[in-house]
Amino acid sequence: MNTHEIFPARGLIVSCQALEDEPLHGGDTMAKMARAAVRSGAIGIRTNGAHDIAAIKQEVDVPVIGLIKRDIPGSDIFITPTLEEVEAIVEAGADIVALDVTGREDRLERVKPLIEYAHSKGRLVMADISTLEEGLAAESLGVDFIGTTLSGYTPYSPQQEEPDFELLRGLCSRAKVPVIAEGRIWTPADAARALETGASYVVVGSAITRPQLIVARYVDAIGSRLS
Ligand SMILES: CC(=O)N[C@H](C=O)[C@@H](O)[C@H](O)[C@H](O)COP(=O)(O)O
Repeated sequence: MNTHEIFPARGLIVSCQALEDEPLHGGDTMAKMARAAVRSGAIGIRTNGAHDIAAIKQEVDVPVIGLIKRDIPGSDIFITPTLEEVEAIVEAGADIVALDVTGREDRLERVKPLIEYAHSKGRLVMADISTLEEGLAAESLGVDFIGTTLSGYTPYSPQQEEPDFELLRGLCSRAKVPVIAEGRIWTPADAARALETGASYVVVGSAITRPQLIVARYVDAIGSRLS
């Protein structure tokens, strides 16, 4: 399976994630979110954890990008840090394995076996990166998709509230593999702009599937008008 076979067309991927400390964590909530997303036209789902990957694979018929977030003391690499998580993601049935391919902690030297393992099991790999250099390094390591996921979440990438359209533009003009716009895409207009900028796919998470963050934005917006 190559990148063009797995997603026959460009479009919207919905990230359905709720960590343990989030209100929607557990049960079949993320599978239901995924069903709602696909019913309305999402062409893929991104999700965290073996439980939700397996549940969503059962629930919907679109490709699933799986990751496992794991907090390792003393490390900032959080998205699919080791081979153990890649094995669990493959075992749970994800079609695409998402992992951190940033330049932190010698990750670029250490991540190749994780990519090779996923490929050996017939899965594609999405590199979550934070800068243009990391994206191009990820491409030379053989990943199948590059996502702007981690821009704003490494100390050396731009810390901003908006999506990183500049990074997206750079990647789209330089990379040969499909680029996925991800991170802080809050409006349909941002999603459309990401595709216009050249992204093959756009991942939207919190703006669709994290109600506690959506509510907080409304409460903030009306706050100054309440007195
Ligand atoms: C930085 C990090 O850990 N991002 C995670 C990656 O999977 C998720 O928590 C995000 O929700 C996802 O990237 C989608 O982004 P947004 O929720 O902003 O649409």
